[in-house]
Amino acid sequence: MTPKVIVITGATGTGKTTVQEYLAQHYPVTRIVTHTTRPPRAGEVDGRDYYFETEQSFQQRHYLESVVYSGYHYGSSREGIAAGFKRAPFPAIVLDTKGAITYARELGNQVVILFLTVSDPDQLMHRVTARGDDTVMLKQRFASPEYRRDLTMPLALKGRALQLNNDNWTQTQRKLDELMQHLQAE
Ligand SMILES: Nc1ncnc2c1ncn2[C@@H]1O[C@H](COP(=O)(O)OP(=O)(O)OP(=O)(O)O)[C@@H](O)[C@H]1O
Ligand SMILES: Nc1nc2c(ncn2[C@@H]2O[C@H](COP(=O)(O)O)[C@@H](O)[C@H]2O)c(=O)[nH]1
Repeated sequence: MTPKVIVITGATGTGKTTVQEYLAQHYPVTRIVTHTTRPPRAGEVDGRDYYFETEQSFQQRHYLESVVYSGYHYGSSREGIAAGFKRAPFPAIVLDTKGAITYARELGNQVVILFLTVSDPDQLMHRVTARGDDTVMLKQRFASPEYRRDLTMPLALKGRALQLNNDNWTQTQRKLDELMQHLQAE
């Protein structure tokens, strides 16, 4: 078995966190927690879902990559990856597509990239509304250039990322099971 970072990317609401949680529950996969200046959603816990930062504390950390997404800062560190590898052979991280491109470039064949899609993007608003997100923040997010950008696989990930349609959760689980069997046999 060759240890690898599993990068999960795609537009908001496509199911990145759901996929990460499923993998962590069923396989030797551990979640890499990243940093953000976004305020916590209802039920989110500091240190479990994110390291929630102020604008000032965010700037004091050292990142492998950092981005602005819908007006907030997000960043991940090499230390986070190293700590993930100590816990499990497959640390999994949820990133926007810009971050996924950086990981592909910086970590090469140490990463497997999953690009999640849904067939009908109108479903995404329904999904995140059902998740209980704040409506003002949702409007801002769906109007952001990052949201539109992440609906389509970027050129830099073509031939590099595995595209995974997540219209149907039962089918998605089956595809994830196949992927993990393959990764564990490598
Ligand atoms: N296949 C599916 N069918 C229906 N609902 C789904 C499916 N997969 C995930 N969901 C639901 O959609 C919502 C959004 O999922 P999730 O939080 O995993 O998305 P995300 O890509 O991590 O979003 P964001 O980038 O905004 O954090 C959640 O309520 C989740 O339970
Ligand atoms: N490039 C990075 N993207 C990240 C990081 N942590 C999260 N994300 C992505 O940001 C958006 C918004 O996340 P949300 O939790 O506010 O919905 C989403 O695409 C995440 O995948 C990171 O450290 N770097």
